[in-house]
Amino acid sequence: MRPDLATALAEPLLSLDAASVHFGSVCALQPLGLTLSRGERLALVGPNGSGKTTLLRLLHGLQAHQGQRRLHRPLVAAMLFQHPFLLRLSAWRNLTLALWLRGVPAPQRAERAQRALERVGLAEMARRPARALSGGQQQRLALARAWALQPDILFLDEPTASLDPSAKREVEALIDEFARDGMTLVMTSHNLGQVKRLSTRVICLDRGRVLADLPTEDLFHRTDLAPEVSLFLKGELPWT
Ligand SMILES: Nc1ncnc2c1ncn2[C@@H]1O[C@H](COP(=O)(O)OP(=O)(O)OP(=O)(O)O)[C@@H](O)[C@H]1O
Repeated sequence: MRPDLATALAEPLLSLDAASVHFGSVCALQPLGLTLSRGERLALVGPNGSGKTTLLRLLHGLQAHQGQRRLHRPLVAAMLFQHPFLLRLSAWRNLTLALWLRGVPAPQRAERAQRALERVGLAEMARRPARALSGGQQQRLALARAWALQPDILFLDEPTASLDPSAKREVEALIDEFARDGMTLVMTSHNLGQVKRLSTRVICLDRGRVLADLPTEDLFHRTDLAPEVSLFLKGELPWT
């Protein structure tokens, strides 16, 4: 690997230190520490209710918590949800409005919106009502909106869970391209095939506890994983 690339990959973006989350008497996340570095593609996996979304929100800075969350530099972040939140406006207006809300000056808004639509293959759909697009197109529009903000980190909560196989492939391919361009990813997923294809690092959660934090390759190839992690992997088969 080129040394400059290695350095860039190791640049820490944000850290958690003894961070935990409670909802009343429910402990959704036990105290944990981690550092996310530029260029990482982190997947959060685990059974329902294990704390994936809570950890995603905590990393994003949306979640009240105990302990510390520290940014190592100012960061631009964007979030993609399982069901894209789109306004009853054209695809184009959904994009330009998001750019306006982030304070992007008017002359740049149109250019960025156009590039973003082209990037996700929706340039032809600019004037269409966003909510009349197919599920896959809506998710691509949401990706365009995220990409247009030029985020350091893209947070994705089950980004393809409600899509058919072909739309899922398209959305996955775009996420992969964004990451190859240098965007840092943090995603939750129940699809281990997707985790294998898209991530470089995996955190396995169970009942709010981190069972494992390891390179994705190790998750699928190591034979000395904690028994709960092996059970989880078996339970989630098949992965495609
Ligand atoms: N706003 C909330 N109020 C109360 N409890 C909550 C709230 N959000 C999450 N929880 C609880 O915190 C725990 C972790 O929830 P979380 O949504 O993070 O799990 P998850 O792993 O993302 O689940 P899933 O795979 O079903 O999306 C669960 O016990 C959940 O019921």
